[in-house]
This record gives sequence, C-alpha cells and structure tokens, in this order.
Amino acid sequence: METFNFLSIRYNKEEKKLEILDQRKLPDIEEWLLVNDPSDMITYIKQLSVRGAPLIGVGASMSLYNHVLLNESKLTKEDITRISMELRESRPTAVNLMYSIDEMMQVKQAEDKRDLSAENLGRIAMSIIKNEVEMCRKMSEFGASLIQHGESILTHCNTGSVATVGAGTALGVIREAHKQGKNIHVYVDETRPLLQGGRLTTYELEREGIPYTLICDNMAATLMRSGKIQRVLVGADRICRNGDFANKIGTYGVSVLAHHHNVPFHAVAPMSTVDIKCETGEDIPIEERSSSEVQGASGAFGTVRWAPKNSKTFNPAFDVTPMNLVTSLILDIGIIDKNNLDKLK
Ligand SMILES: CSC[C@H]1O[C@H](OP(=O)(O)O)[C@H](O)[C@@H]1O
Repeated sequence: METFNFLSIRYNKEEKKLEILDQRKLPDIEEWLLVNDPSDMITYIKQLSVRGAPLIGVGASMSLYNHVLLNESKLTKEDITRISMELRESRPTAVNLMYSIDEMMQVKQAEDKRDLSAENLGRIAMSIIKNEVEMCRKMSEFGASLIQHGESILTHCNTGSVATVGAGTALGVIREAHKQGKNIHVYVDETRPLLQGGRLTTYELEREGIPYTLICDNMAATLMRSGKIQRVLVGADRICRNGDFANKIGTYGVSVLAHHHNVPFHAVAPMSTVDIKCETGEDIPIEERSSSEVQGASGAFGTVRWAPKNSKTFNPAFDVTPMNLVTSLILDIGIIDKNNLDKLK
C-alpha cells in the first residue's frame, strides 16, 4: 500500500487514514470526510458523497483494505466476506463496484486459495488504483485523437477526476484535447436532479481554465439544431456485451438528439465498466432514488424543495442507451463500434 492524494480520495499509509472529498458540497465547500470503517463508505456511496463508477469501486476497495488492516486480529474470513458483500451491494448499477470487490475477494480463485490478509488486500487495492489511472490515460488519448480543432463538445453528468482516480473518462478526453491545443469548447449539461454537471464538471473545468458554457438539460436540443455542438462525450456505469450501456439519467435522450442531428455520440469508460454477463441493456439493474431529489435540490446551500411534499415522483438514477445510437465506445483498449463489438467479450 502507498500514501496517495487524488482529487476526491486520499490515504495516509503511516496514519492508516482514508478520507473522501464530500462531492455533495462541491463546488463551494471542499470538505474531507474520514472513512472510519466500511459502513461509513457505504453511507458515503449511497448519499453520493463518493460517486462516479470508477471511484465507487476504488473507495469500496480501500475501505475494505483499511478495515482489515486496522482489525486483522479480530476479523474472520466470514466477517470479511460479509463486509465485502455489504459494500458490493451499496449501489446496484455501476459495475465497477462489483468488479473491484470481486477482485479484492479473489472470487476467480478457489475459496481455499484466497488470501484475505491486509498485506494481500492492500496489494490488490493498489493494483486496482494503478490500473484505473492507466485506463484513464489510455481512454483520454484514444478519445482526443477523434477530436477536431475548434469543436464544441456536449457533456452530461460528471466524468472527470472527481469521479475517478485519474484524468477521468469523458472529461479526461476533453482534458487531453485541451492539453493538445485543440481549442475546444465544452457545453456542460447541469444534469438534474443531482446537478453533477452544474456543480462538479464546472468545478473541474474552472480549475483548469477549460472554456465552457453551463446549460440546463432542456437546452441541448436547440444547440444541436443550430449546429452549435459537434460531438457528445458521456461516461458509462455499465456496458453490455452488445454495446448497450447505462449512464446518468438523461443520457438516452441526448443520444436520440445526437442521432437526429447527425452529431457523433461517444461513451467513454474503462474496461472495468464492461459487464459481459449483461447481454443487452435490458439486463442492467437501474437504481431508483428518493423523491426529495426530484422535488427540489440539494448542495452546499442545504436543501430546497419547490414541489408539494407529497408529490409522486419518478427518479431513476440511470437510463440505457442502445448501441445503435452510439457512434463508438472509447475504452482503454481502443475505439469500439458496431464492427468490432467482439472485443468486449
Ligand atoms: C466516470 S463516472 C461514470 C458515471 O457515474 C455517474 O453516476 P453517479 O453520479 O450517479 O455516480 C454518471 O453516470 C457518470 O457518467
């Protein structure tokens, strides 16, 4: 295990201290929360203090490792297995969580071959982190190679360093294109109901001076109709064998708009987001969240409600985009389109 300081998660090896940046409070308040044990991490994941498919996997893995490190003499294999399952079930859609916990628990090994010592769990957690950093770098480079000079790019939700332990997925591509001097402009969907775009993507772009315009989600259509958007880059939480994928609610609508206006539409994700057990998007479990998120809004300002307290709401956290509306998937293994989907297997 090593000490590390990423944008929204940090670990002090000497102090054995794991902390996360409370993403609910960004952009105005940068508040670090201590992860005392896996139950803290489960709370942080459920309330989206920790969010973003890759980061959820890393956070869960690190909380499992640090808990075993601090309590090794008191924990049985059954205890560790139970805790790992509680972490694995903390959110249902982003498959990076299940992938990371399965890696930590060495589920591909025979039961008696699994080494659940703190030393081995730390080694696995660090390899997950280093792999995620490297996958972000590769995705960013593959994606930036598609970006033409002067493009305006629409993003949805947040897919940057706040949501990963690297440059990000879709926002990593944008970072790399900006670094290469491609003079891009970003249109940022605020992304109701939790405003990951309006709060977090703007936070990241501001910090790096990447030009952007913040829009409400209902403004993307008219921008596309007027030819103001040349490309759409989104993230993914689970990609199926046939290329269908789940991402933040609203992504499917953006893909329909892009298809209608002949705008290239890409999902950017690491291979840890691919779930070959899912044949099509119909197989992806979609998380339903609370009414309060739709009845108003929350942030560093607290919580405000504008709808009647008893309003009936519909609040799926994700929707599914079919591969026939996708120009290509930008992965760390390369650009995947309808002609080479077999690479996902
Ligand atoms: C690189 S993050 C991928 C993905 O995760 C986000 O969901 P949430 O904010 O609920 O964790 C969003 O769907 C991003 O596109």
